[in-house]
Amino acid sequence: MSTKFYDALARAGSALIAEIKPSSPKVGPLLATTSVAAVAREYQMAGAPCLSVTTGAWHGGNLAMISEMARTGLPVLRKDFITSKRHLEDTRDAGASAALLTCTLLRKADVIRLAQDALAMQLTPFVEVASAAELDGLKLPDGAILAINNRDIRSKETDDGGIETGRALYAAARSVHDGLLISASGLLVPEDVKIAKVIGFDGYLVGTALLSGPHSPFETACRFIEAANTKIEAAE
Ligand SMILES: O=P(O)(O)OC[C@@H](O)[C@@H](O)c1c[nH]c2ccccc12
Repeated sequence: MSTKFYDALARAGSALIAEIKPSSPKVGPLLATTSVAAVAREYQMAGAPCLSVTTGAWHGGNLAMISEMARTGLPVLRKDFITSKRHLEDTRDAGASAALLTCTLLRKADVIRLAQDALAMQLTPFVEVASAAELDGLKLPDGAILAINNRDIRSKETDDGGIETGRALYAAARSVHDGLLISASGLLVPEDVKIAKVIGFDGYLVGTALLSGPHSPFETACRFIEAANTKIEAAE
């Protein structure tokens, strides 16, 4: 099953999903001196093939941000606690190309049913797991993206991030899923993306780190994309 978000990511040499998160529970407001539309354009100029946005209230987000970002022409992932077909319809109507389904929140049977519903609406299901138990027996439909979340969303992003969950669950994730496999969340520096690439991930989702720190979102995204493009033969 072919969908816009999946295809853009599969085609990209530098598979960075650049996220806008208006506010981080750990760092605080992240868009104080800029706007959603301006940051989306910066990510696009840096060469990101896909965008993501957290639309939940605890990230200071809202649904209207999706269409502001979709105006770039890039496919947009909606990150929120989506638990029903109605939420998927709202996601599609807001202009998104992909929808987050969080295994930490949903039963496996519901994840699979919602992933199929999403595909029927031309939305890419972006299914996130954070533990071996969530992966066990998870058989996603063709066209779904599987992401390993490096953060525990139950601790509301107050952890320090890192790539350890991705490293620990990589082999198990590959054994249950034939499609794209993404390392999501907690990637703090371009070096983390290089490590994720060496582990074998097909793509990387970065939010907070692109919007915090000393450089513009454009410059920071360029650095992460350069890391995503690094040839890794020598490291293997
Ligand atoms: O800012 P980070 O560490 O790069 O992480 C982004 C993102 O994955 C995170 O915000 C997230 C992961 N799962 C979610 C579920 C809902 C909302 C947001 C999320």
